[in-house]
Amino acid sequence: MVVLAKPAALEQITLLRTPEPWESFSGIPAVDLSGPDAAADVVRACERFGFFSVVNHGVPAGVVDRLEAEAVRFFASSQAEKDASGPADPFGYGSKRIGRNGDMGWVEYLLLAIERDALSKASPAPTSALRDAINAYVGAMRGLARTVLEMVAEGLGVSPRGALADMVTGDVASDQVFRLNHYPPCPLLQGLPPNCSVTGFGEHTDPQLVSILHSNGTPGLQVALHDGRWVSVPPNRDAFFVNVGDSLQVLTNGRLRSVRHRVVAGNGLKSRVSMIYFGGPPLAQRIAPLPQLLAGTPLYREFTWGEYKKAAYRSRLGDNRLAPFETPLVAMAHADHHRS
Ligand SMILES: C=C1C[C@]23C[C@@]1(O)CC[C@H]2[C@@]12CCC[C@@](C)(C(=O)O1)[C@H]2[C@@H]3C(=O)O
Ligand SMILES: O=C(O)CCC(=O)C(=O)O
Repeated sequence: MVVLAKPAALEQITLLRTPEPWESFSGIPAVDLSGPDAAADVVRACERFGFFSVVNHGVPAGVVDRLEAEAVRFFASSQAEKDASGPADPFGYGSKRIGRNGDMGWVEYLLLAIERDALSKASPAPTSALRDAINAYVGAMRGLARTVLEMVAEGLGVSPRGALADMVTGDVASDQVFRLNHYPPCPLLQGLPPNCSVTGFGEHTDPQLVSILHSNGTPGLQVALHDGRWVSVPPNRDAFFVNVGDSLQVLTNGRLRSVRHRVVAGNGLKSRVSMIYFGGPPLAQRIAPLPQLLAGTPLYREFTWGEYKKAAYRSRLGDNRLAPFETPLVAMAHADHHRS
């Protein structure tokens, strides 16, 4: 990553020389959820990338189109109207400032809490049309998260098949979050080298079990491969993208690893609009390597999601949030690796 001289308005936002967002990586797996090998394919994709797209997912296009239209309407409303739903702390409308600890990006967003299958009262939506569209969409995402987590369990040989899915979509109210992001083109990049992009959303892993992302088909999303290389994800408006989160990494004792990802914003003509469902468990849920997946040493000590979430909200976006939860042997091995 190279930091360049930049306009004052971008002072606190990191500029990147990156693979061009349109230089797409063709290796991201697309899993056909209706296929006979879907569970094995999901696990293979989680192991290789911690990231994949799903097709034949059964989510009606109308549910997505309706929310996208409402999101575009919201972000096009006046600044005063948007500010009436902010500032994000952590929920509500936010612009440029991400989280509470100094992270900045070329993005505006609406971060909302979900209770079971609807927006929580703690996060009222700015309009009833947006609220209704979000509720329909989140209902569909819960179903998709359940399908994916059941397939992960099946593919890994974890029983019962619902063991992971129940943590997010079971009877006990879980900790789900929903986010709408808007990345306008960045005119301030004019005059800077053409391969220069601005950070839209800084690199990070998601703390939850699983996240499901949809975008309006505009490039910008990049993921880090296991060798650390950043690649651009080819946009696909018809697909959903699934991210493995930190909690699933711990539950599988590191067999599946959370994916580092980020969004870069350019100087193109089209805005990127994305919607992300973050599937977390109930606050009291204990997170530890599942006994069925524990062949050798546990890599992580047990914690509750509530503890992890609290620690996550104290951290910076790019931090390795799992490090304090590694067992001493693993932490020592990492320290040796970094020294050599
Ligand atoms: C800088 C931050 C934003 C974040 C909370 C945090 O302190 C670190 C984790 C971030 C993240 C990433 C995934 C989605 C999200 C809602 C979450 O649970 O953790 C965000 C938080 C946020 O945007 O407030
Ligand atoms: O907007 C995107 O495409 C991804 C953003 C993201 O990773 C997030 O909101 O956590």
